[in-house]
Amino acid sequence: MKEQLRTEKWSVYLKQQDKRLRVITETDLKIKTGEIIGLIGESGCGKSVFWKSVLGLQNPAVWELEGNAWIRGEMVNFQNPEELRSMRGREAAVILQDPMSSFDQVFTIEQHFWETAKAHTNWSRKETAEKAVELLRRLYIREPEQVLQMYPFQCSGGMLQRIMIAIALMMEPAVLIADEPTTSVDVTVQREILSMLKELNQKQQTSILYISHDLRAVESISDYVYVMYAGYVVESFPVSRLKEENVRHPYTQKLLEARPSFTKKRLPVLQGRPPELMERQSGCPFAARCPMADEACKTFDMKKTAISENHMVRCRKQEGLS
Ligand SMILES: Nc1ncnc2c1ncn2[C@@H]1O[C@H](COP(=O)(O)OP(=O)(O)OP(=O)(O)O)[C@@H](O)[C@H]1O
Repeated sequence: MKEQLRTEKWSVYLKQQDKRLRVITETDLKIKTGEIIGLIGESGCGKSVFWKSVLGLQNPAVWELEGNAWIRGEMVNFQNPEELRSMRGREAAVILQDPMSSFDQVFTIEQHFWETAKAHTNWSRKETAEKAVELLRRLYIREPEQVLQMYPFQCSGGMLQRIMIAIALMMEPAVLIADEPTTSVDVTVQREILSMLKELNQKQQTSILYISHDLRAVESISDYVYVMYAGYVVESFPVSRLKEENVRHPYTQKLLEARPSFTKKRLPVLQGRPPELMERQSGCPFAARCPMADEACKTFDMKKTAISENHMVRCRKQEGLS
């Protein structure tokens, strides 16, 4: 299977006055054609910084990048803003959970499709409208010709979600990135997006990066899972291994324990919070919250241990146990 997106030793730093704060550390991630990758972690662990940095969306005066990224096998050139902009429009599409904020209320839906097409293709307005109709139909929007003439405020939230995905898919991007904010997560909308993404993936082999703080959502949709904590991928594995007896990092175990289920009367709460950027020190960033941690964890260099060919963990207690 072809790789649609890959990062290797991907690190991101935030420059603040005289400080250089590390936000993401040496992330190796890949998404193959037709795969759904789940990226999970608590708020502030670096999920959004990760995808924004890979798409070159951050101001280079403030953010520093290290490592390499490839999209459809081509190394991304972060030194060339023009190339970056065109790569972004063609190859990566981002959908956010609040569709209203992605639309300009004074433009019709057709104008939204046209703005995207104009920026990245030489299609005529008529051609664009034809493609839009086809895409809307694929996403089960009834009477797409009429919908194109509507304004965003005339559409329901569910419809706007589908329209946003249709616009995102117009350029046949290498990856669709779905970033779910931690606030205002509406369960019904979440469920609708999940089933829509799954369907797109199954019918059209769309590769998806699904980002969430909700383990159940990630479990229900992903083929492979990356668990992020304080900017590190602390564990990654095929979703079939997402069981208490299989996962190896204490943080993943805690996330699993805190997952709601019908059989649990009381949910164990994950005590404490991840360290802020300024509070991060050397050693394992989870040590302060980890029931298994000892002194040596505070100086652990976070190197990876391979549990199996496709299961990786960064935990000192797992070294030599694989
Ligand atoms: N523009 C910024 N300026 C300063 N710090 C930032 C900025 N953007 C992100 N950060 C910091 O970088 C870290 C990672 O943030 P990020 O938004 O990637 O987290 P996240 O995992 O996506 O969280 P959430 O689930 O809440 O969206 C956090 O500590 C955050 O405070």
